[in-house]
Amino acid sequence: GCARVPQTGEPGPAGFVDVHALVPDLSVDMRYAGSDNFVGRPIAGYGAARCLLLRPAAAALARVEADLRRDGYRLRVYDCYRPERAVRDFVAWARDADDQRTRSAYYPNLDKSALLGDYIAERSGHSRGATLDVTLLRCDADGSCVALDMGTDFDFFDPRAHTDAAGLDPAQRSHRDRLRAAMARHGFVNYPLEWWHYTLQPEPAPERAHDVPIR
Ligand SMILES: C[C@@H](N)C(=O)N[C@H](C)C(=O)O
Ligand SMILES: [Zn+2]
Repeated sequence: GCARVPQTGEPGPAGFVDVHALVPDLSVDMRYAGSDNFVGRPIAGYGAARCLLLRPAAAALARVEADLRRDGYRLRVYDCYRPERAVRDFVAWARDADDQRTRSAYYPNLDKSALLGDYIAERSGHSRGATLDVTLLRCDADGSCVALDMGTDFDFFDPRAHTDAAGLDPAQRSHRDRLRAAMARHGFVNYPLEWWHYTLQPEPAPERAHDVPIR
């Protein structure tokens, strides 16, 4: 990528903000910074569990969160800016047919060779800073929240993860629809093969991918 080297103390590339600067109590569970993900270990480039986005995307996300809170819901984000080195880490994993350690949890119905392209991009919008992976929480008045049943877990690579998949129960269907409607109101478009994956459209910087590590 052609990312500028950030100045000392900046967490990511120029123009990026940590969403916590806009929503201090946003639920952030950065799966690729730890081992609870489809690779089963921390991913290259995730030196810190921070959700970084280009400012227009972070601001739009803050508006979605504000809307949802009025109705007793909140967002939980699983991935935001993804350095290109992390994408390369995913691609190398996807091409390694010998490593099937996470198959039963993440892709029990697909051959590993089918993941690249549909479920794991070789050039991901996440590296451009206006794409994120997100789910919905239901919260009561004292602020305690539970994650809603979306029909699959995050990063369950399967036709059942397709946003309009048949065979969901009515609650799962309505949770996916609620998330999609809340995101759409502020410009985020869903990726039809993954109910959790959203991109702000039009993208603020559609040509520019970054490889600056998150720290
Ligand atoms: C890997 C998954 N969380 C994801 O983001 N998939 C899309 C297709 C991507 O890699 O951009
Ligand atoms: Zn995604």
